Amino acid sequence: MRLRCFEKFEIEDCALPRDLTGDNFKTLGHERSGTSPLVPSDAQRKTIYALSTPPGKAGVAVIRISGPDVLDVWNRMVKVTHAKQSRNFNPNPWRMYRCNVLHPDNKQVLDDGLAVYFKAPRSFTSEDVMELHIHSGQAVIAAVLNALSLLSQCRLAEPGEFTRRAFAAGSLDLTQVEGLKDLINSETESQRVVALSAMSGNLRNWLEQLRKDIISCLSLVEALIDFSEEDVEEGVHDEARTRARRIVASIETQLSNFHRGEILRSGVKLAIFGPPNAGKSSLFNVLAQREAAIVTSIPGTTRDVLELSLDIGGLPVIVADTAGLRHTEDVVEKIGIERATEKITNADVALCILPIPDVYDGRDISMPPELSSMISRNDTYFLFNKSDLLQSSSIENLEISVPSLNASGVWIVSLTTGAGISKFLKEFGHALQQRYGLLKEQQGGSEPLITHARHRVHLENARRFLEAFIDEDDVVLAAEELRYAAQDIGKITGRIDVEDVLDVIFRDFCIGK
Ligand SMILES: Nc1nc2c(ncn2[C@@H]2O[C@H](COP(=O)(O)OP(=O)(O)OP(=O)(O)O)[C@@H](O)[C@H]2O)c(=O)[nH]1
Ligand SMILES: [K+]
Ligand SMILES: [Mg+2]
Repeated sequence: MRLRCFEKFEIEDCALPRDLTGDNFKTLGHERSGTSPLVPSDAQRKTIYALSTPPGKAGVAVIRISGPDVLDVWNRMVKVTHAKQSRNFNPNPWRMYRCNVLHPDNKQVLDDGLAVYFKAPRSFTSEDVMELHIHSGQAVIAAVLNALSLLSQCRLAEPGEFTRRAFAAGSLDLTQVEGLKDLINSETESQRVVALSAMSGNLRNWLEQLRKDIISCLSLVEALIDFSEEDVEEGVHDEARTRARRIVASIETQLSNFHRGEILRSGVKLAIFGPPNAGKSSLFNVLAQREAAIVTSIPGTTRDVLELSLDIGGLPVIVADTAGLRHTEDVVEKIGIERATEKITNADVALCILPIPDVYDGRDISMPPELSSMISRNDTYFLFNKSDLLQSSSIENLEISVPSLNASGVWIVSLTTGAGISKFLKEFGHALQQRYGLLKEQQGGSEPLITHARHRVHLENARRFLEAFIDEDDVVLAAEELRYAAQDIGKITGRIDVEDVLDVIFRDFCIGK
């Protein structure tokens, strides 16, 4: 099992605007296309530019420019090497040119680089796009960005504005935008697979098919409303109900995968807990592969929650070291214990560390009473630590007593001598993989997988409306339920167009005789 510890980093320039991130997505459930708050007015549709690579010393930096005036920018700032000098050079799209990047006014050479032109609509934003590949040095980047700022038709892009334009043009839906954001933020292999799957449109395709199915159901019911009963074949309402049940089943399968998808995206939350001096911080340091937490022989050393991100065989795991649980009058320690309790309660997985000399008398295991409420969770793993302080015959006895704990997993180790540690790391990593890793069918990245809370919320709403539809005998009210269901699906992708209901009416059945 590969175990890697990494520090978090962020590329600022790739961050999406606030209203396109996380929970704020909820507010984007606009009802109709065309009224989207994300579609900028013509006045805003300026040509935008930004540095698309992280600022810093490197071989290459990429400056991306998008909008109606891209060719203009090209002609003022790009001088293709070996091309005949002409007033207006028309670059072949999707071809790299070696060039000098020029100051637009005084034509001073700013850098020797490459330029490529992507012709609308076959570009990331669906607009005309060009990229300048220049040397990644502070002064070079500053000079080129400054030159661009001198062009009246250009302005610096807002964070995420290129993606926003791609969304507005319909080339990405919201699930793909989220996928792209998650891909940029992904730190482990499984995060990459899940994000790439969303970005490629797997979820979008599944949702669009789901919406089509609901609408075809609706078209059956609309026929019952629009035409008198004699004109419509018998059993149409039942047929619509049967279809609705199939759709509900499909939604349910996805919902049952939500927890896994969510965790794969955001990381398994693992809390290390136990009595004071159990060796919690010692274990934390073993996982971090550095002295991340203070370890002393004084019980109550750790107060604040410490966290670190781990990569366990591709699975992102966020490990928390917590204060030892015990009764105390110390004000600071009390706060630490409150924080610890909250962390443990909200964790996906709890790992309880027990110091063998304190909890095992050679015959029986006795749990400290402060731990009992935490241990009652069914996803607690146990690590008996300090095996070096026991005689080997007692360890054998302990091994025999351990199954009575009825835990998800139990290991006996010594963090001081290292005995049992590699076995523990291997088996514990494996257990987490089994529980939270990508399922076999998801490993290829072609399965749709819902990964954000807002996906779940709208799918649950849609399921509720579909169930109400199945139970409703009044066709007019029943049709309403289907419309609401379709709308909730549309809110996930960010594309809603209720009008397309009309087009499919009658397509699936014959009317009258
Ligand atoms: N003999 C022995 N001592 C250990 C072992 N693991 C940790 N210790 C010692 O136990 C003491 C407490 O270790 P910590 O890692 O600080 O324990 P903790 O659970 O984080 O303690 P608090 O933060 O105070 O709750 C230290 O002196 C460690 O060196 C072990 O396997 N064997
Ligand atoms: K300690
Ligand atoms: Mg500690």
